[in-house]
Amino acid sequence: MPRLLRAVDITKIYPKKVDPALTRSCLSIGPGEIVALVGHNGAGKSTLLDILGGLSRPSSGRVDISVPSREIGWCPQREIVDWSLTVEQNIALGLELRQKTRRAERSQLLASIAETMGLIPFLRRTAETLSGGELRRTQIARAIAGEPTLLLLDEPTTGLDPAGIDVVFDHLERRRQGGASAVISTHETSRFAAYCTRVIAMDTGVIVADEPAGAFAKRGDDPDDLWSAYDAIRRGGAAA
Ligand SMILES: Nc1ncnc2c1ncn2[C@@H]1O[C@H](COP(=O)(O)OP(=O)(O)OP(=O)(O)O)[C@@H](O)[C@H]1O
Repeated sequence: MPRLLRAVDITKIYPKKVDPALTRSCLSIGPGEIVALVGHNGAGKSTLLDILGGLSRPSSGRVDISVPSREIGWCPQREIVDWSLTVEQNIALGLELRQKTRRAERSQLLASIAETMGLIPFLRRTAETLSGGELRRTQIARAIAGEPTLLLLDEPTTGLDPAGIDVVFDHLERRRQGGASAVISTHETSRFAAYCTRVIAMDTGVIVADEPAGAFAKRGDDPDDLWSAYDAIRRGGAAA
C-alpha cells in the first residue's frame, strides 16, 4: 500500500525534561484512513502530531512524508490564527497555500467551505471577535480548504456542538472515499467510534495499540466508546 507518511522510532524529550514525551514511536499512514489518536491528558498526542506536521523536530528517529507540505491540512491544538485576519482571509490562506484553484474560482470555493462550516455570517469578522467554537470552525475550514491529501487535526472537535462535529466527519468521510486521510486526536471518544477506520492509542508517550477501529472497540465493554477499550488496555485486561 502506498504511504502518505511514515514515522520511524521517533522519540521526543523536551528541554529540561527527563522523561520522554514520546518514546520510539513508529507508524505509517496510508490513503483512505481516518485515524483516531486517543490517550489521556499528557499521553503525547499533540507531541506526535506536531512532529508529524513538521512543527517540532523529534529528538531522535525520523519522519518520511510522501506528500508535498502544501498537501497537508493542519489544525493544531493551540490556535495559530492570525488574529487580525478575517474569517474569509483565514480560509483564503488555506486555498492559496494549496494552489489548486484559479483566482476566479476561489471566491466560489471559499463560500462553499464557509457554508459547510457554518461560517457565512462571520466572514468579515476578525478572528479575535469569534467565540471558541467559531474560531475552531475557522481553523478547520482553513485546514480543509483546497482538499489536502493529509489532514492532521489536533482535537478539532473541542468546542464544536454535535451538529458541527457531524459536519466535520461528513467532510472527512467524503475525502476519505476519495483517498485522502486524516489523523485526529480527541477526547470525544464516544463520537469517534462510528467515524474512524483505525485507532492509535497512546499511554505516557508510548503507542500501546494501533489497529482497525472495529478490533480496537471490541477490547472494551462499550463498542460505541473508544475510551472503554482504551481503559481496558491501560488496566491490562484487554485481549492482545
Ligand atoms: N513544550 C513543552 N515543554 C515541555 N514539556 C512539554 C511541552 N509540551 C508538552 N510537554 C509535556 O509532554 C507530555 C506530552 O504532552 P502532549 O501535549 O503531547 O500530550 P497530549 O496527549 O496532547 O495531552 P492533552 O490531551 O492534555 O492535550 C506532557 O507530559 C507535557 O507536559
